[in-house]
Amino acid sequence: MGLSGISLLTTTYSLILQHQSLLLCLRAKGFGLDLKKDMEGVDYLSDERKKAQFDVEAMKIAWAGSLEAFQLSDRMAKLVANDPAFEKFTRPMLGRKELIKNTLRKAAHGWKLIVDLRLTEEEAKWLRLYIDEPAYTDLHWGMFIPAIEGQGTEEQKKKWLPLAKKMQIIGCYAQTELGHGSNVQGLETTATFDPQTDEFIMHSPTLTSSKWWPGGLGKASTHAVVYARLIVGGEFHGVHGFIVQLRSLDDHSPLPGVTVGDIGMKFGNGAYNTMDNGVLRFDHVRIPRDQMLMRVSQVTREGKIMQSDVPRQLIYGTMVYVRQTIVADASKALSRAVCIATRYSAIRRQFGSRNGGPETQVIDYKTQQSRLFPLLASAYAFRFVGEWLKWLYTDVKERLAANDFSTLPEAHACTAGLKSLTTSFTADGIEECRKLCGGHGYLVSSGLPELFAVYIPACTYEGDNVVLLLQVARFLVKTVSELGYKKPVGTTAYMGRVASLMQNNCAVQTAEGWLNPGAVVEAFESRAARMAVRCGQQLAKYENPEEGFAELSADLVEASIAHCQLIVVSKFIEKLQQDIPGKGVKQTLEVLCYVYALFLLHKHQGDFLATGYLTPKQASLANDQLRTLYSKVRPNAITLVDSFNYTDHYLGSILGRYDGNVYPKLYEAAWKDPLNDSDVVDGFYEYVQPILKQKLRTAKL
Ligand SMILES: CCCCCCCCCC/C=C\CCCC(=O)SCCNC(=O)CCNC(=O)[C@H](O)C(C)(C)COP(=O)(O)OP(=O)(O)OC[C@H]1O[C@@H](n2cnc3c(N)ncnc32)[C@H](O)[C@@H]1OP(=O)(O)O
Ligand SMILES: Cc1cc2nc3c(=O)[nH]c(=O)nc-3n(C[C@H](O)[C@H](O)[C@H](O)COP(=O)(O)OP(=O)(O)OC[C@H]3O[C@@H](n4cnc5c(N)ncnc54)[C@H](O)[C@@H]3O)c2cc1C
Repeated sequence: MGLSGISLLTTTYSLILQHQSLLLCLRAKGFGLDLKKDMEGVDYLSDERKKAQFDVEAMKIAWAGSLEAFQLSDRMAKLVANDPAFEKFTRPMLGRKELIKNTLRKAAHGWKLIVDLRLTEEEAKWLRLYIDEPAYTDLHWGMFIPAIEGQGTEEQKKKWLPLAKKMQIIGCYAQTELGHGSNVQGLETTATFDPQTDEFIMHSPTLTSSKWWPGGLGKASTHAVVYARLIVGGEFHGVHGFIVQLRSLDDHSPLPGVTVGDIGMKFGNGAYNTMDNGVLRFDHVRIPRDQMLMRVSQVTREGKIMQSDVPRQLIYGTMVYVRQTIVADASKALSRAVCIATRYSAIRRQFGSRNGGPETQVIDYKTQQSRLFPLLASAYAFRFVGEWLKWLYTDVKERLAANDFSTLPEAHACTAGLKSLTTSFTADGIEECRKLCGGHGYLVSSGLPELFAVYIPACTYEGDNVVLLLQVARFLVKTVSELGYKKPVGTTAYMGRVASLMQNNCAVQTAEGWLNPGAVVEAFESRAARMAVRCGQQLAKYENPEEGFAELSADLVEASIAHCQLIVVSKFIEKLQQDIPGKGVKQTLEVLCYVYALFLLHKHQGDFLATGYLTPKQASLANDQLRTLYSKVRPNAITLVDSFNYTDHYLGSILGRYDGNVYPKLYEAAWKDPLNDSDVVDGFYEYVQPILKQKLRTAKL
């Protein structure tokens, strides 16, 4: 094949696809073809992009939340993508020590950019996000600083926050222990007040009291907010946070009485192993009294405990904050996986060739659509519920600052429930995206294995997802039990209409009838209310409510999921009631909203049928409508994922490349693997050749 033959290959998209494998063969066999030259600059997804029925630039703004948010995020994404210091392709191949050093280097480079470019805190947050490498800085900015902000007195904030914000100290959040994580009141580390020296003595009395898991603790942190049992005058006064210095600010060595290190490798290559999750023990370490975070309770010089008006639950406030950010992160992780799987599904072809024509794009298979499009719709749903949750948290924070604690229980239930719902779904969704990409999805260069490995602990950290749903269940049971005399508000306001929600059944008669926000919301409200009330009725049969709660906990978890799904569906619908500019943007989002709701209705139809709200016929009509909706998503699929505005650097996936130039890049990447540095593998002469050359004496073989 001559050069003219090669240039011919670039003329049409389908021809190129057919000839790619041939080109690759030629190169492998030493024909010297320059694939880079032949394939680069071509947009293999351009035909897909032409199908868009909405204004992509406007959708990018809708996804980002505002023009300003879009511009800021876009600026930071490009800053990172264009800086070779943030290369991450080789990460999964690094050993642990190299990995951590590499992460420290990136964090230092990131900090230099933040200082040199005078980035705002918001810009810095996005910069860290796009660096896309879990690091001690996540915990320093994401938990250590918020813990001091939320639980410190004004004086404490004045002293510690400037040091932390200038990174003159590095902090982590040391709550979990070897023996207890979920049960915070079961923590064993002690902080005993010594009135003689006006100090607390931090101590780890048992092996199980060793702090275990805190990110950034293992190798980087100089300080920690340590959660410990406050003991004053020999009595236990609950678990509180204490600021404790762990390492020297000169040479970083552990201070006397402090034993600290890393807990070892975690799931996956690269992935979360860039984080130094640590172990920490105290042997009677003394800290000044004013290092107990004292917004909730104070210990005086004389050893008296003073309670402020602030509720004890505020000690858990940092978790409320972080759970809210984790919901926002779920939409990022899911949208990333969906972007990879959608683009690749449009490139990948299998079967269906007629008369030598191109095979079918796998995205056109209805089964592929029924697995992929609900994930795409969920990414948007989580984005909008995350936006709402941020608003809710900001509102609660302002109220707390003004000593109004009335909305804290709802904020706790919403953050706990939505954290659980979105992270569980996202973890499963990333794995589904891997399967949607067939064999190539299993390659590290697809970006999906590392994304999965990094993401799955989100189902556990910041509260195990089942434990958190049980918190929602307590909130729901309480709401139901108070219905007779207290009007439910906020996300449980629908319970105020419990009588009609229990009585009225679904009125939908046709598949089109499901394209009605009122019908959809009523279905989810009725299901959630009926499940919660049913649990309440069952619980009432037990003499001991705690025993009943434990016995019914699996049903209570289901009721909590129904309630949380209702929140996500309602917030998506509310979003669509706002003004959303751009040709076709609102209409396309409406389609996604119905996909999200009807997919859930189909998946959980057992609930809807068992509660008696739906008939089997109505459930079947919803499924008919869902199929029609998938056809409406299809032409917009690629541009809907383009609207996430992810750079190729952030996606970190050959399958998800913006230009769709998948096969040559996969091929190229394989040759970059260190294993291909030589033709004859290391170890051949020691371990393989002797086998090949052996003279077997046994008759059997
Ligand atoms: C690159 C960008 C980065 C962005 C940023 C961020 C950083 C991010 C991610 C980093 C990655 C990982 C970080 C992970 C960090 C961690 O994991 S930290 C450790 C987290 N640990 C947990 O979440 C423990 C889970 N357990 C609990 O939360 C509680 O103990 C539990 C809720 C289970 C309650 O246990 P109980 O013993 O039953 O409860 P009590 O303590 O007695 O309290 C009961 C009452 O308190 C109310 N409550 C409970 N929690 C809260 C809360 N958080 N806020 C408000 N109120 C709360 C509860 O409703 C009860 O109230 P009532 O008495 O009914 O009125
Ligand atoms: C990657 C990662 C990073 C972390 N970072 C930090 C950090 O920075 N700082 C920090 O302090 N901690 C951190 N943690 C710890 C984390 O917060 C805890 O692991 C988490 O809260 C779960 O607690 P656990 O490990 O005690 O789980 P367990 O409570 O032991 O859970 C084990 C099982 O028991 C079930 N279970 C527990 N209690 C109940 C119940 N009451 N009813 C029904 N089922 C129950 C759970 O559902 C689960 O299936 C991190 C953890 C991970 C994995």
